[in-house]
Amino acid sequence: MRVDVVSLFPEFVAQMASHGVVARAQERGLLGVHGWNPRDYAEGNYRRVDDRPFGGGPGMVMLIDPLRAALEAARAADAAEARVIYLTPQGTPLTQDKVKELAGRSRLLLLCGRYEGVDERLVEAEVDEELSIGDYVLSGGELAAAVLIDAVARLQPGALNDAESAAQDSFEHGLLDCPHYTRPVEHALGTVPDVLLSGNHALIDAWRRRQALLRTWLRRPDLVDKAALGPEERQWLEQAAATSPE
Ligand SMILES: Nc1nonc1C(=O)NCC1CCCCC1
Repeated sequence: MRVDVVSLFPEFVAQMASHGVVARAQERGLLGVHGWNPRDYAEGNYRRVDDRPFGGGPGMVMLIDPLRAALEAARAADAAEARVIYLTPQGTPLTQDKVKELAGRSRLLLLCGRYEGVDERLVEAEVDEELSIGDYVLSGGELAAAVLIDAVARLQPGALNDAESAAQDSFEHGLLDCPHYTRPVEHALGTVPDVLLSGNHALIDAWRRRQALLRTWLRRPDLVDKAALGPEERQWLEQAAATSPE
């Protein structure tokens, strides 16, 4: 998978891509991350990339032409067609299902805005979809791009080792993760649930699944409705709800 990122701070994205799973995916040839700075395509002595908003108001808006030229340069760098994504609070909320869809594509082109945003005419002409990582405002789209890059990198076949892919699995069914424990068994902060020391992996898997279900039900009931629960799991939740102190 190739990911091109148009950003005034391409070194930001390159830096995040030089650590951990994303770096390993690149070393394994599973992923390539490339930065493009619109300032390199800006005209004039000051190489302007922004200007004042029509209609007045605070802040600046990113100019069309430097962004458009950077997008075109990124597109031209590879023959494969790219899905152009603008990271913005106005976008569709990013979910694991969307991450899975995007991880299956051969190319993504991520547009990172700064200041007050990007001239709407550029968005309408060049952007395939707008995505949001959450209902809050960052100072630029780069952190959101980094989140998306990390999430799709993990899903590239061969990117994760067995332990990491186990962590991935716990979210595959749309549930929150179960609790995790490691040495020592006895600690001032408490002990480890016996089942995890039993060596009975059928019991351990069942316990982990129930813990994930319980946590999801307690913390994110909205996810329970969407999760593909089996009849046994739905029955278990109903029992848990019936005995819940609330
Ligand atoms: N939240 C978000 N999810 O995705 N992106 C987000 C963001 O807060 N981005 C910063 C804004 C800043 C002004 C220009 C456009 C991007």
